[in-house]
Amino acid sequence: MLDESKFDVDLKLWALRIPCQLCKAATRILNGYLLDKPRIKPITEDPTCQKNRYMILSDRVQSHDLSEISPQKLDELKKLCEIQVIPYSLTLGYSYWSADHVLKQILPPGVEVPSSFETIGQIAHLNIHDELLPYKDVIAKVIYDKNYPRIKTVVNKVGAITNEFRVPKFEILAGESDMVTEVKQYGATFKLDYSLVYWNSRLEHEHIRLVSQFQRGEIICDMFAGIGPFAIPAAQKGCIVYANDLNPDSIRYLKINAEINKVDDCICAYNMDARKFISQLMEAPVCENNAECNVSMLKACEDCSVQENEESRVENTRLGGIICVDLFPRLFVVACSSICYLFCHAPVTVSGNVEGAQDSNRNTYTSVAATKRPSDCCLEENGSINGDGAMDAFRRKGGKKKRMRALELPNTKPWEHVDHIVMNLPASALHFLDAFKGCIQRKDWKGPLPLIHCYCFMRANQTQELIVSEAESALNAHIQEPIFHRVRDVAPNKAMFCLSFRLPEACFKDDATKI
Ligand SMILES: C[S@@+](CC[C@H](N)C(=O)[O-])C[C@H]1O[C@@H](n2cnc3c(N)ncnc32)[C@H](O)[C@@H]1O
Repeated sequence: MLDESKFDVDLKLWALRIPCQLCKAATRILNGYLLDKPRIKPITEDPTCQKNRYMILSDRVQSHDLSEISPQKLDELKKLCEIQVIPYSLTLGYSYWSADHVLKQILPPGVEVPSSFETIGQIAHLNIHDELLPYKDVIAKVIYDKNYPRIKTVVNKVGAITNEFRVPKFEILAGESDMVTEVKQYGATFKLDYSLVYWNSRLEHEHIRLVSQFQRGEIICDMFAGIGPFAIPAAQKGCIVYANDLNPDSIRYLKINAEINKVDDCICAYNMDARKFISQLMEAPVCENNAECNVSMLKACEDCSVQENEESRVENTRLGGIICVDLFPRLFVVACSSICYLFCHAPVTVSGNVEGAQDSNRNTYTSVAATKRPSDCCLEENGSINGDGAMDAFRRKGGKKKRMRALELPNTKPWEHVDHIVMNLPASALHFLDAFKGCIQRKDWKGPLPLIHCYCFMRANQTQELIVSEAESALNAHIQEPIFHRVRDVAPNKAMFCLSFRLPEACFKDDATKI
C-alpha cells in the first residue's frame, strides 16, 4: 500500500577518522561543520577499528580536501591528529522522516496535511475532510507508524453526531480495534470506551475551572455527568455528588472511575433522563410514615450503586422498616455505603464567582449546608476561584489518590439543599431548565437556591440577552445577574458558553404553581 522506499534520500558525505580520545577536542574545532540533522548522531563507530570514530561532516563540506572548512580550523585539527577523510553514505529512509514530511509527499499539493490529531489515551482521533477520504488509510498508517507505541489505534469520525448520548461514530483505520482507554485530567484517572461514551479532552480546562468554584463539603448535582469529569474531581475535593446520565455505559464507567479514584463513597450515580432525575431528587417525601415514599429514586440509586459491599447490603435489608422522613440520607447510605462528611471552614461562601461579578452577593450566597457544618475542619480550603491559580491549587491537591471517606451522615437532603447544579449538554441544556419549574418546595428548602451552571452554544448572530431570555422562558422566571463564561470556539461562528446564575425564587413549587 505504501512504498516506504520512495522516501529514501541518499546523502553522499565526508567523514573524518579520529581517535576516540580526541573526538571531544575535534568536535569543538569542527563546530558548525558537523552533520546537523535531527535524530542523527554526527559521531559514529569506525567499522574497521574500535579505537577510532567517524565524525560525519555536514553536507556543506563537499570536497575531499575540506576546502569549505576555514584554514585556521584545519590547522588546529592537523595539530590535534593526522586527518583521514573517508567518503560516507547515509540513507534517510521512511523511519527517519516526520509524519508531516511523509504526508506532504503523498497528498495532493495545497491540501491541509492532517498530521495533528486529538489524543485520547492511546487513541488518535482524526477528522479527515471529504477531499482527503481517498487517502484515509495511508494517512492513518503514517500517523500510526510515526506515533507507535504512544498511539495504538487510529480512528476517524464518520458523519455528524446524531445520537442523544453525543457519541460520535468512528471507523478504525489503523491498529487495535479495542477503544477502551485511560486518560488523566489534573490528577484524576478516567477509564472509558471511546466508542460508547462521550469524552472531550478539550474540556479539561473547563471541568477544572468549574470544580474550582465548589467548596469542600458542598452538594453537587450533575445532570449530564458522562463518565464523571466534573463529578470525580468534585468528589476528590470533598463534595457530595449526585451524578446522572442517560447513557448506561457512561454510568458504568462513572462508577469504575469513582472506584479508580477512590471517591466511590462520595458519588451517587443515576441512569435516567435528566428531567426525571431532577424531579425525583428534589422531591420531598409526602408523608412521614410511608416506607413507599421515594421508592423510585431509591431503586435508581440501588441499581446504580457505586459501591456494593457487605455493609450496604446489610443496610439495605433494614430499609424496609424505616420511616421515610429521612429516606434520602438512608438512600445515600445504601448506594454509597457511607457519606462523605461535610468538611468545611465556617463560614463558607459559595464561590460561584465566575468573573468576579458575584462578589457582591457573597453574603447572600452563604451555603445552608456550610452553616450546619462544624468549624473543626480536617481538610484545607481552596481559596482560589478561577484561572490558573485555582488549577495549580487543584493539581497540588487533586492528584492524591487518598480515599475520600465518609465520616458522618449529613443532615441535608437534596430536597432541602443543593449548592451547584451542572448541566453540560450544550445543544439542549437550556430547554432542560424547565425541570426546575416548581421542583423545590419552599417549606423544605434551607438557605439559598442552587447555582445553576448551564452550558450552551451561541452563534455569531445571537446575543447573551437572547440566551438569557431562552433560559427564562424555560424556567418561567426572571434570572438575576447571569454570568457568561466563554468555554471555547467550536466552529468559526459558534462558541460554547457556561451560563451561571442563581435559581430564581419563582421556581419554588408554591410560586411556580401560581404562574
Ligand atoms: C456533552 S456530554 C457531557 C458529559 C460530561 N459532563 C462532560 O463534561 O464530559 C452530555 C451527556 O449528557 C448525556 N445525556 C444526553 N441526553 C440526556 C438526558 N436526556 N438525560 C440525561 N443525560 C443525557 C449524554 O449521554 C452525555 O453523556
